[in-house]
Amino acid sequence: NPPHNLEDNEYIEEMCSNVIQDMGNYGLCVLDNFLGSERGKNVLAEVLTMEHQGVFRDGQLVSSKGNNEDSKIRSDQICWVHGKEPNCPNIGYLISKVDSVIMRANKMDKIGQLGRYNINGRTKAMVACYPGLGSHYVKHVDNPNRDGRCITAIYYLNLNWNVQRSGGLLRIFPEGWREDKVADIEPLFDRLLFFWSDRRNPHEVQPAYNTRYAITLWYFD
Ligand SMILES: O=C(O)CNC(=O)c1n[nH]c2ccccc2c1=O
Ligand SMILES: [Fe+2]
Repeated sequence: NPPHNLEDNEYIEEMCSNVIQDMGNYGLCVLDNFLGSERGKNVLAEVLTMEHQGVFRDGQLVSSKGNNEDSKIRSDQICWVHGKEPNCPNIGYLISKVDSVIMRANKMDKIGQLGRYNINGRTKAMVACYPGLGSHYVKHVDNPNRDGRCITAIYYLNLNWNVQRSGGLLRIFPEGWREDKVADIEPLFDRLLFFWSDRRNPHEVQPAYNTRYAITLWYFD
């Protein structure tokens, strides 16, 4: 990769053409080393501080295996961040960079699917923590009923994550792919993922056995 510089327009433009191409071809796009290690670690530090301060709302209760066992575990714990809060400048920086890539790619794309949208807003950032212990998220569609969200953007924060050891794989079942084809996305540190939020992309978070952090933004059309 060229020296990593999100302040450099050329670098952003190159990234945008990747996003346009992959969203057009696959309906999803993975950008690795999005912020660079130092900035990524600053974002992680802010999330760990938030967790330490107990701002995460208790996650939904899910049964740990199938539905027969009555042992319930807490699943995704979340909290919403505007990004302008004084105690999380690095999360704010992340959000502004994801915004600039998405908005730029949306304008640049003249012929592809991304260009057909007019992205004009987004949710606040949802910081999610899966506490391990088999916490997971069942197969679902983020926006099944046209609520206006068109793109899901997820930034992962998990240093040295090993799916064989810790699970927590995101499995997407893209509509239109062959039955046996899925997209397995490891929740790796400093990885940014985009995918269409609607029924084209059912997905699940497989059981995680270590604490698993992610920051999600949903973009509106
Ligand atoms: O973390 C991931 O890799 C994917 N994550 C998801 O698909 C996902 N989707 N929808 C949610 C709604 C509320 C709280 C958490 C979530 C959530 O983690
Ligand atoms: Fe989801």
